Amino acid sequence: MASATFLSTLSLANKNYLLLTPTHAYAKGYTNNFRVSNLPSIVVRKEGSVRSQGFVAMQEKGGSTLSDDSRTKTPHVLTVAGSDSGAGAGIQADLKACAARRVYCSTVITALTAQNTVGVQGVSNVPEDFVAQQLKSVLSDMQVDVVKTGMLPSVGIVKTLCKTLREFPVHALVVDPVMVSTSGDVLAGPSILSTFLEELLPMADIITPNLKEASALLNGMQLETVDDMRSAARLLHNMGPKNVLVKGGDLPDSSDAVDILYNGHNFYELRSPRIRTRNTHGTGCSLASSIAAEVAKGYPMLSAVKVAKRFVETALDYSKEIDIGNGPQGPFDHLLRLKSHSQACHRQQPFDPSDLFLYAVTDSRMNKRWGRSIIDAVKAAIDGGATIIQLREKDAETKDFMESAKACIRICRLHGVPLLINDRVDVAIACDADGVHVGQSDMPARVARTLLGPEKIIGVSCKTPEQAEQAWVDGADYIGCGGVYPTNTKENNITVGLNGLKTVCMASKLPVVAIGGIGVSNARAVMEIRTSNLKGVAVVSALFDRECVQAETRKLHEMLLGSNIGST
Ligand SMILES: Nc1ncnc2c1ncn2[C@@H]1O[C@H](COP(=O)(O)OP(=O)(O)O)[C@@H](O)[C@H]1O
Ligand SMILES: Cc1ncc(COP(=O)(O)O)c(N)n1
Ligand SMILES: [Mg+2]
Repeated sequence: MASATFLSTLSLANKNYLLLTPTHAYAKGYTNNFRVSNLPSIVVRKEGSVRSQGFVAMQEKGGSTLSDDSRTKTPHVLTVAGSDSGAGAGIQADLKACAARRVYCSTVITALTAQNTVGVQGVSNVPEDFVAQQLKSVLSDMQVDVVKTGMLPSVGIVKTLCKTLREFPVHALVVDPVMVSTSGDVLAGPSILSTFLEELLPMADIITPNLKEASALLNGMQLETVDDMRSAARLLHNMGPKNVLVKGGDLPDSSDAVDILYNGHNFYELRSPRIRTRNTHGTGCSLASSIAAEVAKGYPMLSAVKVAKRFVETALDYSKEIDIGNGPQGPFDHLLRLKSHSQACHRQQPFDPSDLFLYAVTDSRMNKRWGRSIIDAVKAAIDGGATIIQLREKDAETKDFMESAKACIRICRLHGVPLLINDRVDVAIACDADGVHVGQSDMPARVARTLLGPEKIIGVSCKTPEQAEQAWVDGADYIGCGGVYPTNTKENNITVGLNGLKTVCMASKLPVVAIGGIGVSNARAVMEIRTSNLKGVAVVSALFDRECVQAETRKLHEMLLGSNIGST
């Protein structure tokens, strides 16, 4: 058996099995419910698969093997931990970390804590048999790759977990030996130490104690330096886990956040700059969950730990300004999404189609020709009555574009005018613009919607009813239809004319803005097609290829008002 390799066969109980190496089996997603570390015995699973002496055996199906694509696999972490009502640590942190790291996370809750940024005000343990019931519900049904443990508040719960894991082996076990919260409150007392050491640690693929927890596991050993952390990692490794990560978040006088990883052969000193912030509640839980997430995706332990640490560091840096609770330790934002909503910084209203009324589209070449900055151009257009701005900077360097975009966004927000970016979804995200406008050969609107989220504005250039229908299906907010008239701003652009515009407007389920060669002289003819979803005109040259942008915009604005566009 020991010499068996991938595609050897094994007969057992009149059934044929294929033997795969654990790595191979895991890469194919076969090893859910199998523990790939070295279990000496053969475990027969109800699916008809066995796990034997370092190999995974898959039952042959009707003479043919399971194909690689027989099941697509979503990486899955099960966290067995306590609830934190303040949602900075515990189960809540685990769910957020796994979501941010893009793996599915199921939850077995071991205790409820009444907790906030000040500390832990109360703890209520979940009865042991109900922890067992939750474990069984998840593990008997779902394909869990990695179990991650946090707060395990009683000997009974630790024993229940170990017993269940023997019954339902998984690919890897990440143990965060949570004992004392950073606020100093006890989450698992010293009575569980011996069960931890004897039963759980030897099953673990990695344990992630902080300084206090490493010290508690090592009989009160003093840990004050990086060298002490190395010694602790070596001693803890002797207790059976495959890897030990001693975390140095609380290392005194350290300008770096230093963690030591030891795998029994090598030490790795993982350093990152210490982020100056009060919002570090839940860093330990989040780190362990992120390690579990990376392992569930199939990464080796060292890479998993490195990525997880970088994730925590990035999230802490992003969350420096977050202001939640009055205690000494606030939560951070795993999804890098929380913002402080102040009037000046954010557009408050959802997209309003009437914003398309006078749509000013900037052009870098025209600005250069007239010697004005993009910021001056935007200011002038807004002063003249533009109701929405699009930055269309085809030749700008990305860095310059971002800087101008940020400045323009500030101006637009002050005036309640939405600002969209042409084509560059990356720039729109980086600057937190109000949305993007994409052409038929740019990023598809559906992909842009996924990247930008549900509330940003997305516009799509369309020439035909089919394209208009696709824009609607893809989740766009409006379409731009043109060129209505010939224009110099686009080479080889097919002109759809007023008839083409009308056809698209009649077919479109989305509001429409007309574009292409439109100015004061012909805007009236455009408006006179009078379909209710034509909401305005988008203009480039007629505003920006002129000496006074503000005056030209005002003229067009007055003209449009006189013609009552979009009101029919
Ligand atoms: N201020 C910080 N800046 C950057 N990384 C930090 C900071 N505080 C903690 N970390 C990192 O967060 C992870 C959790 O560490 P730690 O806070 O020591 O654990 P615990 O939350 O269990 O006490 C470690 O990788 C540590 O290096
Ligand atoms: C329910 C629960 N579990 C774990 C922690 C540890 O938090 P930290 O990650 O800040 O050490 C906590 N405070 N509460
Ligand atoms: Mg901490």
